[in-house]
Amino acid sequence: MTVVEIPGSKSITARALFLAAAARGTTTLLRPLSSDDTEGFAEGLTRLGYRIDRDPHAWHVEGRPQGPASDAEVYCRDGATTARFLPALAAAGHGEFRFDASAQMRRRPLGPLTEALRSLGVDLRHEEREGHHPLRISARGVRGGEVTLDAGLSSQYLTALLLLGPLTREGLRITVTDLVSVPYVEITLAMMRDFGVEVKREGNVFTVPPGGYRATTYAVEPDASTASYFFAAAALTGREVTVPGLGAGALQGDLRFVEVLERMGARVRIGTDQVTVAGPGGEGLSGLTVAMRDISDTMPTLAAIAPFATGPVRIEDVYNTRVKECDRLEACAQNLRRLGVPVETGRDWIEIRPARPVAAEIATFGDHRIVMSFAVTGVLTPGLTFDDPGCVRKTFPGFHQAFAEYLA
Ligand SMILES: O=C(O)C1=C[C@@H](OP(=O)(O)O)[C@@H](O)[C@H](O)C1
Ligand SMILES: C=C(OP(=O)(O)O)C(=O)O
Repeated sequence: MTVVEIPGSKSITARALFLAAAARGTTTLLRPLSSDDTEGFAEGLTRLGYRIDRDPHAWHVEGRPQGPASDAEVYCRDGATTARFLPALAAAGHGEFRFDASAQMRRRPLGPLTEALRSLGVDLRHEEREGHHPLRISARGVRGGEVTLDAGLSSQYLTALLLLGPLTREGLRITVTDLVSVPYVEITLAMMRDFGVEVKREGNVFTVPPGGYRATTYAVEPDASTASYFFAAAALTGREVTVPGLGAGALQGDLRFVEVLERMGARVRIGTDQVTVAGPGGEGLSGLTVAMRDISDTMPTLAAIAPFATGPVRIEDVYNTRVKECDRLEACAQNLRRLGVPVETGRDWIEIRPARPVAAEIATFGDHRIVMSFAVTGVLTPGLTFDDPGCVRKTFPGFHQAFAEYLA
């Protein structure tokens, strides 16, 4: 049995940084993730005037409940949490704020969030393409009130508005017309509670009270999406792996990926504070049809082990994976074909047929998850290489070393 320590959750670190910055008092974050996305988030906060002190195991964030108060330029890198949450924080402050992002992030949609902010009276202008970075905000606080949001492309729009809610003068009443990635909203609500704010949810209406957040000490869970590569490799090779720090009470929906592996034939034990997956090995994995709307960051993980299953693997309801770091449905299909695996795709699905992959170079499209997923395929495909293995820096800079040590 191998025990693997997984670095902190990107999503929880980003939310914790936002909440800590917006809170009254100084917050201590234990075991935050240090990766390009979260470093970019912390850098963004620093540019907005917040103070973050670090020691080896914790980050200490001084809250400023009144919001950012002097003009700033923020570069969001590739991080959609940074690119979508920080403009909401800036809107609550006072000053002229400019946000820009990498070419990859500039392509990703932002329109439903910026439309919602405008409808709340925020003076916001897209500099180049409507609904995309770069953007400018002339902020003078947000009064609050009613807002309608379509979060069918990304739940991050809703998380941004929920996080903003307590910083408005009257609170927010958000009516959501469509929503993907629901478990990420549940993470947001649970963490807002930890920082002293209770959101009322009635069906598709979220009511957020005004009044601000309270600083706390917050321990970040290991990243469940990152853990999926280690679980999938166990399922594929017949090993047993235990990940501590993720158990029955974990916040992250992506931990449910182990249920997909269980349906394929892996043995799964979810303890109070750890998860163990033991694989049947390649020959013992069965095919399945699975809807992954709630846990779509693990779609590439499943696609990458799918060829080894004894029957077809069909993944449905994952349209929004087309607007992530790359078009992940096409990237998975293209790379599986390079490996000689028969694949079909539709608007929101992919179907992969059993085949023994042959070595090829994987086109990464600058997407960390394409690298980490196909690294799992590589365990049983000698000679598989990547055109840009380093793009794992977005969420797990030490991935290649950690994965090699795990397999050794
Ligand atoms: O809120 C978050 O932290 C995230 C929400 C999800 O995005 P979508 O809601 O765009 O699917 C997920 O894919 C992303 O990695 C992180
Ligand atoms: C989609 C992802 O990231 P984000 O949307 O936060 O950039 C991801 O990490 O898979």
